[in-house]
Amino acid sequence: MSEKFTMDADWLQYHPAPVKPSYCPPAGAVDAHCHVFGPGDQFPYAPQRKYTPCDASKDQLWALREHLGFSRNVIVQATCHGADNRALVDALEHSDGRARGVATVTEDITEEELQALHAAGVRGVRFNFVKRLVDALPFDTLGAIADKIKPLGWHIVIYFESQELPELYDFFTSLPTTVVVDHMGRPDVSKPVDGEEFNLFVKLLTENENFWSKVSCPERLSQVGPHGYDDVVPFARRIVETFPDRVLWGTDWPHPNMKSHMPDDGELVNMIPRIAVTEELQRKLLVDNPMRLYWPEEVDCVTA
Ligand SMILES: O=C(O)c1cc(C(=O)O)oc(=O)c1
Repeated sequence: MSEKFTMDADWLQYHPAPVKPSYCPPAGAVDAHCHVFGPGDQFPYAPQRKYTPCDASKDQLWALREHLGFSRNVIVQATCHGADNRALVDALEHSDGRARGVATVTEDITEEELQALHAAGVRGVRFNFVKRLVDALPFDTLGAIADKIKPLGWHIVIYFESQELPELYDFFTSLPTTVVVDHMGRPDVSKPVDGEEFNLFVKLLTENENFWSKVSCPERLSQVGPHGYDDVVPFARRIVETFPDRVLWGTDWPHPNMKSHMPDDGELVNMIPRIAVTEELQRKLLVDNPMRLYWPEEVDCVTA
């Protein structure tokens, strides 16, 4: 008898019919931040989860990818599945090599478990510091995980809120791998784009060449939404233009924990030319950078 899961009463489902974007991504574009949820009767949600989502399957993710004009996905383990990566691995194994993954692991993961994840297409682990999502692990536990995954060439994806950056800064810069920040470290976009808070984030990437940032999730950050997200544009533009070779973009489908509104994924794609204002910046953001990080074996060194 499979466990029954009840979606949270206030859960907003992903947009049922996103528009066809007017912006046409370059060939080979990668949605570098998205998730799969369950289905819960096949891939149970974690007992320690802090939310119960709707199901959101790999087949729906592939359909969205085609609809938006993208070619590949990087699927990030969602916190509702904890360190049970079965739904992620299932999606990767049914992606015809067009999806890579970022897993969540515990300190006691074995070498053969890591090798199996690598074989499935996992290329990184996620450290989450957002208190409403997880009970963060101690730094020495995370450091032990970092040491375990470094030999595989994996990177670490970190998700934190900007007000936490001062206290997390030294731990972050101690990490021994490439580090990718989710959603620009969630800046408070009501503050100046050249103010102290965002300047600390820019300093993190300026002083640490191994740090990358996703310029995703304007819908989570904007205080003028739910359309246009104009207040987020200067922040994303600053990161794209300052670190053009170390940025990634993603839909964040199926948009966990959105409460104010549900974004139209097609409109999120239409925002790309507003934050990456030249074709070259768009190609780096959507193709060159994610390919170098997730499919390095396919990158022709001459053109890199
Ligand atoms: O802000 C969030 O609620 C959120 C949650 C998750 C997750 O639960 O994995 O991932 C994200 O990228 C964003």
